[in-house]
Formats: sequence, structure tokens, C-alpha cells
Amino acid sequence: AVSPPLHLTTGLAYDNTMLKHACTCGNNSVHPEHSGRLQSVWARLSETDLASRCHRSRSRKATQEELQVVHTEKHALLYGSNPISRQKLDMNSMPSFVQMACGGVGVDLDTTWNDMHTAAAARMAAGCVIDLAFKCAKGEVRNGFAVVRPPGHHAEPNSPMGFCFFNSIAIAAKLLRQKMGNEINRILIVDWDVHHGNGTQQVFYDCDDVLYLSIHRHDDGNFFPGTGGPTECGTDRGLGFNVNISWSGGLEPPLGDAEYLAAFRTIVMPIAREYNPDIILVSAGFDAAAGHAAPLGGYMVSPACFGWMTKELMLLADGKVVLALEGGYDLPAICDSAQECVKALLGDDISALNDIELNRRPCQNAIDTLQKTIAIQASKWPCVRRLEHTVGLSAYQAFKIEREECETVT
Ligand SMILES: O=C(c1ccc(C(O)(O)C(F)(F)F)s1)N1CCn2c(-c3ccccc3)cnc2C1
Ligand SMILES: [Zn+2]
Ligand SMILES: [Zn+2]
Repeated sequence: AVSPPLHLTTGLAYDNTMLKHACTCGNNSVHPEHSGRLQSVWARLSETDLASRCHRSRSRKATQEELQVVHTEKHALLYGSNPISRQKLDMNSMPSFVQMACGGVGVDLDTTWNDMHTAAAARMAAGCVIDLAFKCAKGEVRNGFAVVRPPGHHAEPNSPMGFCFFNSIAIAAKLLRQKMGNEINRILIVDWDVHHGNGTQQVFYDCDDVLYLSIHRHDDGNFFPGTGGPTECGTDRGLGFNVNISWSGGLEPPLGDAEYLAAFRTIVMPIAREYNPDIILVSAGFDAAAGHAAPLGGYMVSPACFGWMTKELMLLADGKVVLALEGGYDLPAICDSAQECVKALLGDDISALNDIELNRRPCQNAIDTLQKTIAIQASKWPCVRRLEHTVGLSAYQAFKIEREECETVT
């Protein structure tokens, strides 16, 4: 069959260099962010023929210069160079390592460091996201999915944390603004990983050309990493360009599709439409999916819901949407979720959303969060006032009302 012209395809980025980042202890049960995650997702996309229908974008390591658009020179050199080049750089100041309980070495108790392989993997992850974002911005691919690890959204300019070394999404966004400032004026970053992207928020906190919008479990700061409260709205010219949908109330009940659909319908899409971004980058962690135990998730979002959220975002920015894997640890859940997202990106039908979830009204904790967020964001985003009174409706109820409103108008 004749393959469609490139601009109609979905770009896919992957490289097995990213598999080598692993703790010397080799015990995956104490290191949830292990290479099996990436191997499984890549295998699923290959077995289902989704990968063959995509354009495999070139994979390369991010350069020091690229890393340093977000990270300090010290951070980029420390975590971006392996022992050999570090000797050349006579980086005698080795990164401050800690001994982990498992016997391995880490940059903190959670974030393992492999002196031979981590730097290359982390730079490769950033390089893959950068290239895919640029190909999409230039119209060489229609949209994209970067199958990458280690994740990036907790990495701050001068510190690695939470399994993250370089903030790939933030680096790509900064580079797009620097190198394609005429075509790309506004970038929306949506972070649906169940954990707040403290690093990404920090990088763009005073910017109005990058809007960071995160939906995450917050529990009033009692869920990792603890940042991402609803009143964190940005500063200086960035005031209003940081939106946190900070779920609270623990797991009574665990949140699912009904809550995430309501958040998209009443806050995410109205603000995204009003912001009218030229490209949308998604920190696509899948640890909000069912199958994740409490410390690393605890919610019940379905894989089809991630596909639905992807399709929604594709309605904006001329369809220029690039997803990059962040967290997600339950292998079947992250494979199913990645599959639904790539199906959506390719324009395929995604799996139907569960009827029970479409008919279920969001739980009271979620209604409280959505109403609080709307009240806080309304001064900057007046559009969110319009649907404020509908946050408690199920997806079906809301859809019916919208249809009736359309009929009365027409
Ligand atoms: O929850 C986290 C996360 C770190 C990074 C997370 C992420 O947001 O999913 C990312 F960055 F990987 F995408 S989630 N941490 C670090 C690891 N951790 C754990 C661990 C669980 C098992 C083994 C080691 C640590 C429990 N609670 C935490 C806090
Ligand atoms: Zn270990
Ligand atoms: Zn996460």
C-alpha cells in the first residue's frame, strides 16, 4: 500500500538506549521505573501494527546546549556525561550520590543512577521528545508519541528527583519557543500523570507563552511530590498561565473516568480553547490508570479515557499534539493506555468508554475540586464560569444538555 504523505502520519520515537538505565541491583520490584515498562509498551505498539503505521522519528541524545535551555550547566554536565567524558571534563565533583537500601547507587532514595548508562538514556529521552516536537511543529508529522524513559516532569533546573534527570517536555517547549518563535507563540503543556510535575511548573511559572495545566492527585500536599495546589497560578507575566486541578480526598472513592471527563469538559478544554495554543505537549503518564497501587497512583482511569483525552486535545492547535511517556508502572495498564493514545493519534476509533462511567456523576470530592479550581481560575479564564454549574453532571447528562442547547439555538 502507498504510505500516506508524511504530514498525515503520527511520529513515534523510541530507542533501546533508554532500556539500559537500570539499578545495579537488578531488582525491578524495588525500582518501579524499570526498563520493562518501555520494553512492554514498545512491544505492544509493534505487535498491534500501530508502530508500523507511524513514522519512526530519528532518535538522538540531546546536546549539552539543549539540556542547558532548562538545566544549569552543572546539572547538565553532572547527569549528562558518563565517566569517560567526565574525566575529560575533569569533573572531579562527582554528583552527590546516596547508597540505596537495595545496594545500588542513587541521586536520592528513589532515583537510581547507573554510572555507565543513565546519562545516555536520560539524554536520549530528551532528544527523542525534542525531535518529535520539532517534526510536529514543522508539519513533517501530524502528531506524535514519544516512548521514553526515564521520565522528566519532576526534574528541576538544578536537581534530579522522582526518577527524573532532565525535563524532556520542558526542554522541548523552551527550544520550540527559541527556534520557532514566529510559528510557535503559545504552547500548552497538559500533564495527566497522576503526580504533579513540579519541575515543569517551576520552569514556566513566570511565562505566559507556555501554559502548564496539570491534573493530579494532591490530597492537600500529602501525595508525592506534594506541590501543585490549586492556588499556584503563576507569577509576574505568568500569572494565570499555571492551572492545577488538584484532586483531594484520598481514595474515598478512587477517582475514575467520570471525574477526568468532567475536568476536561469544564476546565481543560475551555481554557485550552481560549488560550488557543500553536502546539500541545502532553506529559502522558499513565499511573492514574486502574491497576496502580496507592503509593504510585490509586485511581481508576481507563485506558480508553486516555485515548478520549488525546482525541479531545487533537481538536485544538491544528491537531499538533505530542505525547511523551512520564510515569505508569502497571504493565498491562500502560500498554493498553499507550495503545489507545496512538490509535487516537492515528485517527482510529478508540475503545468505547465504559457506560457506567459515562452515566456516573463525579464524586463529591471531585466536584469540590472542580468548583474551587473554577473559582480560582475564573478571573483569568472567564470562559470556565459558563459550565461551573454543570460540574456535577455525568458525561451523558452534560452531553444531552449541550445538544438541547444547540437545538434551541439553531
Ligand atoms: O511516587 C513517587 C514517584 C516518583 C516519580 C513519579 C512519576 O511522576 O510517576 C514519574 F516521574 F515517574 F513520572 S512517582 N515517589 C518516588 C518513588 N516512591 C515510592 C517507591 C515505591 C517503590 C520503590 C521505590 C520507591 C513510593 N513513593 C514514592 C514517591
Ligand atoms: Zn537497586
Ligand atoms: Zn507519576
